[in-house]
Amino acid sequence: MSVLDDIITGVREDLEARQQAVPIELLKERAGRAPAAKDAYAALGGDKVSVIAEVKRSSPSKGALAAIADPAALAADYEAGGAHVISVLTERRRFGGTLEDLASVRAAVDIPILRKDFIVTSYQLWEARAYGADLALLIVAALEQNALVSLIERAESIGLAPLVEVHTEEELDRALAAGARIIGVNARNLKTLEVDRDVFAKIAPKIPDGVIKIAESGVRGPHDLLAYARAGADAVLVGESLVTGKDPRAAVNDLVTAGAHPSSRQERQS
Ligand SMILES: O=C(O)c1ccccc1NCC(=O)[C@H](O)[C@H](O)COP(=O)(O)O
Repeated sequence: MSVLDDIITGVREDLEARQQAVPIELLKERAGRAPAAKDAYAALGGDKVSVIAEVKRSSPSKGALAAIADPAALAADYEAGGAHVISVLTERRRFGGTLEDLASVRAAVDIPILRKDFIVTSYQLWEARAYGADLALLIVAALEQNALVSLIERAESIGLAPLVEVHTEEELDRALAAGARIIGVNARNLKTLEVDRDVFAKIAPKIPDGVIKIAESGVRGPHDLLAYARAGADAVLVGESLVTGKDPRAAVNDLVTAGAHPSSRQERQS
């Protein structure tokens, strides 16, 4: 069984328990009371290279990364450093995240928030909206095509921007056929956990103009952001290097500054 299959088996077990405990009608009511969704497309578009800063306690590849007792405080630091979007990992077993993390981050920041999880049902999309997310991750490798299409449609219908993640050209074809307008190319192969930063440069030229291109994983600092910018990234998603560094606010600010510099814009256009 691949790491991804193993994660999804656990996700489905946890999901079953939540579905027993909280009927979807309650989630829908809570979603109706949540603040209006923020404009993720505006946050990720424009001339600069946007920075998505992730709240990540642990991972299957590295184990424990950072204790993060107060995810809201970390997210507020990211926002103060200039982050354009916050990503909150809500998967419990392998990443140590919770929906409460999402709610507390929502209460602490004004920028859009991504629910980063292994979403396989529309129930999880309602959870995302109910707990304050503005975007939801959909991983092509985890979904049959019919499910991918219907989750993209459902996300959009409830005000969530779907960030559709791919790792291969075949997955990109499926994402585009399903109507994805924000595509994340993950340098990490979720089946082997190997990180290959060159994957973005191979896949990005095949993503049509007008679709937002996000480079996910493996960003250690501004030099990696600039390399992804050269390959056409509109945004980078960064977790490990921020949560393990000494000063997350300064580290985000260094990335944001590099992403706003005219050289990064020229590199993206050349
Ligand atoms: O991070 C992992 O080990 C991992 C393993 C299996 C599935 C997903 C995984 N990570 C999710 C992510 O894609 C990253 O958290 C995100 O792109 C940030 O990556 P990084 O900056 O390398 O922490």
